[in-house]
Amino acid sequence: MHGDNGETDDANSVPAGEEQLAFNHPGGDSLELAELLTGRTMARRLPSLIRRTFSLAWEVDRKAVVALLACQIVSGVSGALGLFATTKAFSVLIETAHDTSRLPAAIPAVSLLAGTAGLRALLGIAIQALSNRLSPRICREAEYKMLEAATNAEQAAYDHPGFNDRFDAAERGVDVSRHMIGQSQNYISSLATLIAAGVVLASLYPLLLPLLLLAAVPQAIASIRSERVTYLATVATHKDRRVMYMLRWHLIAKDQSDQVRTDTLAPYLLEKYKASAERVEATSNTATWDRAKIAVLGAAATGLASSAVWGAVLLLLGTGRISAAAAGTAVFALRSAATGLQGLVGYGRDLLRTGLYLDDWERFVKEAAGQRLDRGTITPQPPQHIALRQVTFRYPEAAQDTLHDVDFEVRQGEIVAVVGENGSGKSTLMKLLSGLNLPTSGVVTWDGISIADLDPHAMWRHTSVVPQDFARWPMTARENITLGQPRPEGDLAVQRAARASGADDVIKTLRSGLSTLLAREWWGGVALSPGQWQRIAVARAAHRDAGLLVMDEPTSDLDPRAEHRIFTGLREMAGDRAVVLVTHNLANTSVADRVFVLDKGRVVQTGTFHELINQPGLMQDLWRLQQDRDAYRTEGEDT
Ligand SMILES: Nc1ncnc2c1ncn2[C@@H]1O[C@H](COP(=O)(O)OP(=O)(O)OP(=O)(O)O)[C@@H](O)[C@H]1O
Repeated sequence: MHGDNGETDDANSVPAGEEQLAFNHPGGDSLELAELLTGRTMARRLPSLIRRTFSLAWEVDRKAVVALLACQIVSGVSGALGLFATTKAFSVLIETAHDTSRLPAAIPAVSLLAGTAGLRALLGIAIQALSNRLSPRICREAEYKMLEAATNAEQAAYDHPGFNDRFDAAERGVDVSRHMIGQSQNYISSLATLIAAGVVLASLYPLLLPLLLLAAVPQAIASIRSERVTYLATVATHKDRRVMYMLRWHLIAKDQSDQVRTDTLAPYLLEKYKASAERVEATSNTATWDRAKIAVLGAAATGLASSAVWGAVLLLLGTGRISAAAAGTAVFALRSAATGLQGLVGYGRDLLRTGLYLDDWERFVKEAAGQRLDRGTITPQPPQHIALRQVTFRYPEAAQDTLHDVDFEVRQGEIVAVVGENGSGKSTLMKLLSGLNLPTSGVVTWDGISIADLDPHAMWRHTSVVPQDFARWPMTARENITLGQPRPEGDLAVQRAARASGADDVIKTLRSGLSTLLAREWWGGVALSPGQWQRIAVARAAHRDAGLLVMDEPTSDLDPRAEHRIFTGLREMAGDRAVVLVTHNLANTSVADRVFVLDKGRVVQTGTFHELINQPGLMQDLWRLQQDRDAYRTEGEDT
């Protein structure tokens, strides 16, 4: 298909060598599990899955678990008693077919039957209520653990291609965790029904028991195979489903909605979406057919096996090995056993599927996809001296180092600026200074202690960062500045920070001042312009009582007046902090005590602004280029 104007390339025709979006599935390990989706593994895994379900439930509500187990045991026993009572009543009825005077003999059995049926109905309601109480709590607990693991992962985790996929897989685990209790409980009650029926059959004629189990085999195999086909299809379509998810987001997200329209991009993106959707559909269709074939074969085999069982009952009756009453009882028990078996296989399969996703969740919770923060425990004081010594850094999976042998330092009360061309490694250096990333080699120290030995959370309490892409929290203006961590002076501190960044002018115009919600898209709050947001972000950093202040392009969206205000007030805002500043507007670096010039990941110059613009080198080159534009402008004004 082509776009409206006929000029859009077909998304399916990819030029040779063109890189394509590819996502790693959460580990070959899930695929391995699919390979292990066999009857034997199922039998081995199910008990441990049920144990796991109850231990998760135990963590959230012990009383409910005890009550649930008690109800299940009583329900199972009464189910078995009910079956015995049914068969007893049944045999009395058959034996007394021509002698009604013996009917009263059936009264105890019938009473027991009615009693157990009533009790089971009541217990069923109690079990349902307890499950409904437990399920959402299990799900919430699972989600809490997953979020806790995610926020305790290294920031670098997001640069590992597998991390997001593993997080997605864990989310699916959270989602299915709500079904665990129901599935476990249905599985257990099916097992109880089957055991009761098995005991009755074995007491009538022991050979019927293995025959019954034999009849169950084809159905079990078919169910497991069918589940395997489904799971493998899910794995096979994972990449395309992720691409579709991502494209859907790009097509409808507000941030790009203007460009999707003005760039007439929608047909091209939709074409890519369609190409992925078609591949998913093709795989799903194949899987549907495979499942249908398996179902037909399974049903035929089950039919044959059931005929053999019924034939055996008739044979036993015909040869006088069992009485008519026993045959009637056997028929009843067989029906009951069939229901139990069906449940056992069906719920067992559901539970196993849930278990596969739960494994993904558990792996993520245990190790945050191998990225759990695992650093030292030293609690630092506000840093007086931060240094990088011979630091080299390479992003995970990157082909080359981003920083090479960098030496850098900043002291309390100093303002240090970092400049360099795009991609020279300035933001990367900021991430190392603030401990978001650890160096690949070399060392970053806070007062002589390697940041790898510091408790990361304690360290970040002394860190204040304005990143290039700062967050716009859907909260009030006050919360956006305090970040839920107000200083003892309360709003006075907020207003002071707002004055330093120029955010006070923004707040003045807001309908409820600091209490205005800044989240128009979501909660009917107010929308700010990018520059107004940036003033709030700088106020946030000024407000934070942190020894290290890192500002990465803090004035990129600001008008000249606002930018001027921030840089002239920077020394005052800095107070006794160590300040590191990244900026492309080189004139702004005149406020700094020292300037570091980065080129392709190396520090190529250091000195004051005036020293650097007056000596040959990259800084002077960049400065001249900037002045060149100013000269053009001045020339334009003169003419
Ligand atoms: N998450 C990442 N994973 C892999 N490589 C990255 C990542 N972030 C940055 N890089 C690479 O590191 C290099 C330096 O990026 P960095 O963002 O530090 O540059 P910068 O100097 O801040 O650039 P700019 O002036 O454009 O902000 C770039 O070549 C970039 O491709």
